[in-house]
Amino acid sequence: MAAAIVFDHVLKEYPDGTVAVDDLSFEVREHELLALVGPSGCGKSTTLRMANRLVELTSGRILINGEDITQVDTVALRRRIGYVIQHVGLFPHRTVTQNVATVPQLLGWDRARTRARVGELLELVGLDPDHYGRRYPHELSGGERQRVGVARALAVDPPVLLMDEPFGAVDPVGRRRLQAEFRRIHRELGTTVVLVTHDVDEAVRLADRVAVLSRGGRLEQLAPPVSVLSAPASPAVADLVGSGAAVRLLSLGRLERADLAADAGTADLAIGPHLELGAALDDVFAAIAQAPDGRVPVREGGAVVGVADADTVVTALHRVTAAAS
Ligand SMILES: Nc1ncnc2c1ncn2[C@@H]1O[C@H](COP(=O)(O)OP(=O)(O)OP(=O)(O)O)[C@@H](O)[C@H]1O
Repeated sequence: MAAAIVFDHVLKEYPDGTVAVDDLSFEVREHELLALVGPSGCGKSTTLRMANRLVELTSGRILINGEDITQVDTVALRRRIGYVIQHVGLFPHRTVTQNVATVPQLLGWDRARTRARVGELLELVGLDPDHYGRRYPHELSGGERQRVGVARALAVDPPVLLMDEPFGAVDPVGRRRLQAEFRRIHRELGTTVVLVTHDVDEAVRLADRVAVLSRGGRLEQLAPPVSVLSAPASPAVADLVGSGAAVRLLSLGRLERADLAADAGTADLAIGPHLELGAALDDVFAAIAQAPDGRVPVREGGAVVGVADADTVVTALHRVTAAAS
């Protein structure tokens, strides 16, 4: 189950006169993971929080599956929308199991169904229910707490999941791992996800499409990650993706046969490190940087099909960016 979300000429003016979001219109497609990125104060959190009515919009409309959210009871609305924030807000005096069971219990699920669901969710986020279920939040690492937060938000299989800097408090290594796992979970469940982050790397790694906002909640660009990196629609987007854009593109592109050097040369193809067709371009880059002669054999299904060198990476980058523009 998933839902599309439509922001239709949405405006938010806070009581002090701050216009956080001005005339914002865009659609989050069913099943997609859309990242909202932009500089601090540009209105990302406000936009997200309007979708579950933690912030009430001033004018315009937000539709979830065609239904105007102002016409839905807020309690019922929030039960259908998972919400994960940076400091995850677990109940400190409730165990992991009890935290994850919060909404099922509110909905009156029986014990057996709740227990089964909690076990399934903890497995999904990579926590062994027998090991972690009876622990309290203070007995967990930051990354484990975030996992519990994700499990809790997914408890009743909400059609929409809103995430505000969900991995922000986790150290860089743990963060990478959580991102990768969350990507897998998203593929598995197909929930519509809106993710707020100020981290462009996180956005391009996780999102199907990236929405770049500038101050006042203005939409600068809404496009797949490769397009945002290789063809920024405005100076504000170029500024945000910055000089690291090419490096970020490397993590998105994959090695294809057409990228390989035409002449396999005299490299000893049988031994030593090699790459597979389809490898991520940043892995290709790392491999050729480490090879003494800057050339690495590439295999497909066990057979060597060519050699990757520095030109390979440049060719591949051009191909990836050309395809996106
Ligand atoms: N309750 C409030 N009252 C008045 N102004 C507010 C309120 N909440 C947010 N703002 C202002 O609205 C603007 C957008 O804030 P918002 O938190 O949505 O931005 P953000 O992009 O999520 O920022 P950050 O990345 O720093 O969290 C900012 O100028 C902020 O100061």
